[in-house]
Amino acid sequence: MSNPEETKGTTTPHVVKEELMASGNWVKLEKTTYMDPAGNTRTWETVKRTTRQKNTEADGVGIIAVLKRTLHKDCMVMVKQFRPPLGCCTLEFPAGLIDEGETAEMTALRELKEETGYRGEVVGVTPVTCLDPGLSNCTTQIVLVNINGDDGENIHPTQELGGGRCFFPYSHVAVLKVLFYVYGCMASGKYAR
Ligand SMILES: Nc1nc(=O)[nH]c2c1ncn2[C@H]1C[C@H](O)[C@@H](COP(=O)(O)OP(=O)(O)O)O1
Repeated sequence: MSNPEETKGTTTPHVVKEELMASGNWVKLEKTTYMDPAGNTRTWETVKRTTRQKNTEADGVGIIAVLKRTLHKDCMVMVKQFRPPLGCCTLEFPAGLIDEGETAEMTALRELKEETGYRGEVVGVTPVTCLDPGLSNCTTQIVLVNINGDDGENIHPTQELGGGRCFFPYSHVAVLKVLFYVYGCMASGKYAR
């Protein structure tokens, strides 16, 4: 039986070869040669992390942590930190790279503790997703975590990191407003290059 792709005169796109262009301690740049759907051989400049662990598809996790306290509105915990690639501080969901032998859930609880001092409980994990597939194969799993803010160890959380990071509990409404603002700007082309 003939391949329906072939009868349309198209090819299943695939990678032909990957050549190292530059490598650092954390990332590398490759020239990816691939066959496009029209059957043309083309190249792409690809960034990869060098730190991805065996037996995991994701490089890291992002953590959506909800702080739950009696007589308080639920809050989302965000981390403010200086990000060298951007040259400025960002407000982010806590995040981090998956270490050897860890699951996404283990990484999420470890990073949340390190970055915010809170001990959480995992309530959900997304499939693996790539946030910038036009640049990189870097992948993330979003882990949903609840924090019992009434628990004694979560009353006065202490970060275990230096590096100029600090965390903030934000109301869901404030976080959603920021997300809607950003998506609104993207949709209106304000951030288009
Ligand atoms: N792209 C990177 N360049 C670096 O020079 N260093 C990097 C990169 N990515 C990660 N790291 C370092 C920084 C930290 O010391 C470790 C662990 O990072 P992690 O805490 O897991 O992730 P972030 O929260 O996003 O910093 O890796």
